[in-house]
Amino acid sequence: MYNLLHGKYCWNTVSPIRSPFTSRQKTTCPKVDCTGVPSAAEAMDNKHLYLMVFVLLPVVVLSQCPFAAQFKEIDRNHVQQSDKMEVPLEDSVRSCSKLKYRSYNGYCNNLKVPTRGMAYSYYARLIPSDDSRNQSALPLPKMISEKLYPSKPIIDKDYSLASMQYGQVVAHDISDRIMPLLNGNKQKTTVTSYLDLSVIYGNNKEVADHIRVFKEGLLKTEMRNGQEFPKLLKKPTIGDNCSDMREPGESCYDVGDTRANQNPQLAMMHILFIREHNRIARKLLQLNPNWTDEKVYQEARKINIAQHQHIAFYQYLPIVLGRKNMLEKKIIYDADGYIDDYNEDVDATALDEHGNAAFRYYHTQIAGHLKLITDTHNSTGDLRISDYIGRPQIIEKGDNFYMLGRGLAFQQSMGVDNYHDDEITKYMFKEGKQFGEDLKVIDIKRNREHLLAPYNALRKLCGLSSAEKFEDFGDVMETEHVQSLKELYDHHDDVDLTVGGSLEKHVPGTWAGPTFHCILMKQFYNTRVGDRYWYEHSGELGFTLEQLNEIRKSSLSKILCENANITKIQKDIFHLPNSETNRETNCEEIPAVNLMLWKEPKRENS
Ligand code: HEM
Ligand SMILES: [Ca+2]
Repeated sequence: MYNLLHGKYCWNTVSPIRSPFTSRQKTTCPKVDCTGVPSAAEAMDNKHLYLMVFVLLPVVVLSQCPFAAQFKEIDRNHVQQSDKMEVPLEDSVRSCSKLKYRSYNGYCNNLKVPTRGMAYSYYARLIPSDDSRNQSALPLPKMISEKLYPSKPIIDKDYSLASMQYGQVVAHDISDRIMPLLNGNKQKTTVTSYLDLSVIYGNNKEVADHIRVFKEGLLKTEMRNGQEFPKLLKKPTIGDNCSDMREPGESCYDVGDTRANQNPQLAMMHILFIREHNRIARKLLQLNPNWTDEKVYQEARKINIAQHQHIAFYQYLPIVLGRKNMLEKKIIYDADGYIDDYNEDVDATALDEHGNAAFRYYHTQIAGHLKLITDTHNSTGDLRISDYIGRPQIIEKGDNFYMLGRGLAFQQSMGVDNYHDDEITKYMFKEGKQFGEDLKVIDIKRNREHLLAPYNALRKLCGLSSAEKFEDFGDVMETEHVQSLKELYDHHDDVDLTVGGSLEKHVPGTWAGPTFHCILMKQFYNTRVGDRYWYEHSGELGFTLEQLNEIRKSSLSKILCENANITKIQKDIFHLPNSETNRETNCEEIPAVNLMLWKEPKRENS
């Protein structure tokens, strides 16, 4: 039955435009090196847009690429970042095709509609918003949470806490709803939808510049307690995701996305990628002493993003979506060549149904207590997560960074089911009080504020039957869940997407029921195929084949080895080290990306 369902998915009908294994792409425009030229994209990033479009651009004649006809198709509705962006895009866009590196805010990634996937654009939707539902007739979110998401810490036998924590990084890379809410049916997301480590490098030029040293290609860090950490905020606020319950001297991190401060292990992930950037940058400069700061920075950024894309698509997502399904739908390929199926008609913009329903499902994996694990696999204690929401600096204390890193690899995550740890359903954001908020309640509220179409509509879109009564949900749900829904809601069409989707039995070999699976598959297909800078592409924006095949050796385990003082770990950090093929091993045994391949021949260096 599930296979049958798969066949009926709401699949994008646009087929890949290029064979996945073609060699280097031909370029249609004359070769122009735009490094160092202030780009239109950067102009869109900062406050100097007018200056750029009306003064600088006419002066900096970039090329004569014949794009004019396409520019007419630009969807001006996308251009909503601010009133200032209502400018003739045709001029600024002409330079997009010359951008060697991604812009920070995602502008220019798509040449046909350059605002696609850009920070501060509207979420895309699979089904238009639905304001016909009488919200006041819907059951209270707290009632739903108590009935359907009971506190029961069921531990997963196979997956590590890293499989949850890295998921949060991927989630934050793709979307972040804007506050305050706009009118219900049009919601914006503040981050680039592309998987471009915007969490690390920032979502606009102002932030990106703020966190850079502008020397040797480095991100700003300083040594504390003998280790490299990001700078601290001088005056942290709740707006920086920083709790008010700090102790004197305690602060939060001044980094590309302030959500880093939300919980200790998320902050750790950020720091791992920041250290990784600096590690790569130092190596690149050593190999190419003539490279400018900008060149080192952008090349290190490009490699860091490529590693992240590789880990996300080839190591993390196959667990969530099933490797076979991903191969079947061409979300990944079994390839050692280039993958060149970029399609400018595929819109990578975050789907509202993804960000505000389907991908939040993995809140179920959150562990309430973070174990501090020693070399001998003993736990010397743990951190209660609700005590450290918005207080990430605890990771700097003593050996915590190291032991929490071991925790990512060796602590079990919670199961992907409808049970949740009460640390997040009773104590989240408790801020010194006895009780706090319920993340599941927040999730349900967001689903409703964003006027997401009901569960039944998404079921239909995803190839399930459109239910005519509650009992019809029984095709993918346990009877007891159908019964609970019937007791909570007046009508089967009232069931919220975030609720219905979370109760479906998983598609075999995946972490999602058919409806969430379909939404996530769609999102991640768009994320990859709609990204002109995807790391597996050939051509000027990509890597040499040899470099690409080095990138393909990357793993989150190795990133921990390189940047967290870890010396022993399993190869696949998302799985616990309890199988013959994934035993804990010395870091030297884990493949490394050989950066020697980025050494430029002397001739070009001078
Ligand atoms: C310790 C772990 C985590 C905590 C404490 C946490 C907490 C939160 C909070 C407080 C929000 C904002 C709620 C709101 O006001 O709307 C949020 C949003 C979200 N979370 Fe989590 N989360 C965690 C892990 C995860 C994981 C593992 C995933 C997915 C794999 C995830 C996916 C999302 C998504 C997609 C959003 C909404 C993004 C958007 O605004 O578009 N989170 N989370
Ligand atoms: Ca992003």
